[in-house]
Amino acid sequence: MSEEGITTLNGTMMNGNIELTNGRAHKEGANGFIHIKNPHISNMDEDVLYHFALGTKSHDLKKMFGDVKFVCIGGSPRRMERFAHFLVKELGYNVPSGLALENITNATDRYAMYKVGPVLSVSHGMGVPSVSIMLHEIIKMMFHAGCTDVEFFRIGTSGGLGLKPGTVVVTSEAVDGQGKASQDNLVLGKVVSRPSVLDKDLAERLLQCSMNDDFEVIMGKTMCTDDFYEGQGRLDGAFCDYNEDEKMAYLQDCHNRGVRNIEMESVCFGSMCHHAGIKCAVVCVTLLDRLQGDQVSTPHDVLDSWSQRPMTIVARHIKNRMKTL
Ligand SMILES: O=P(O)(O)O[C@H]1O[C@H](CO)[C@@H](O)[C@H]1O
Ligand SMILES: O=c1cc[nH]c(=O)[nH]1
Repeated sequence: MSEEGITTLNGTMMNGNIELTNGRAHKEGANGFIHIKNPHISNMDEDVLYHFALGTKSHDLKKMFGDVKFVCIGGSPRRMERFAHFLVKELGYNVPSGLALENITNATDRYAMYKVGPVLSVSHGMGVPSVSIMLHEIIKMMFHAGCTDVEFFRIGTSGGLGLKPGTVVVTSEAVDGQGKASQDNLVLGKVVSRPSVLDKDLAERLLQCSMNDDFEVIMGKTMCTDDFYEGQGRLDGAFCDYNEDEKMAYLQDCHNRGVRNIEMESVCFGSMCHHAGIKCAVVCVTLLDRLQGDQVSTPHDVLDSWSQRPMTIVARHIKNRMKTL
């Protein structure tokens, strides 16, 4: 029996919940460990991470992922593959000639995952349901692998508010469409609300990674919505029951409250990482100024080059951090 409660093989009984920390008892809030707040996991014969086509029996997760210190996620599989290639160059890794970077989850096409040294680059699809499934499985994967002191980053795209398109926003706080910094989830038919908390120090460090670039990096609140069209006050969806004045009043009010960009995963990301004791940050480029319009009409090659900007910032941070590991 420990001070905190009953020490089990994989965790500690705290207030009726087992807080798993991969074999080590810990005090609530202790740094470093991934918290799996689920008493059932330790009783399972095997944990199958279905959407990654990985599992605790079929794969040696510790060997595959035990050294991971940075998890970078973004919506598109192609972007996250590009980020992995970018990291190979930036971190000076060698991919033997003739060999490609392997998509670790290629037995399924739900998500794509690449590993470059201590960095994982993983796609999450669009919206909260998709990112939440991915985060459940990656958090468990990090836990099974025994990873410690892991930082998570969302590298994404967004609509800006009052910013020059192409500007990068490091999120100070993620809020929903009503301005709440918490994620509501229906669990057994009841609303379970968990705070969404991003790491302030990490956000500051990322802001400082801005150098003499040809784009601006600013800090601001990010609004996370459950829909790209009506949820973000667009006038160009298949349906719309409000007029332009009402749309502009809403977006202007968001801007007045400090919101500088709009996307679709940050609140859930901040809530799940915080619940697991993981430091996290959100860095998104803005593709348009929503105070000027709704359609994303910039040519795709330009959008592609802008989508590299958050990668540049996060890669600089990773390089800095790797010097201290
Ligand atoms: O560029 P990603 O990371 O996919 O993020 C943004 O783009 C998608 C909408 O086009 C949403 O998922 C939104 O959050
Ligand atoms: O306007 C935008 C652009 C990218 N992603 C969003 O969610 N909204």
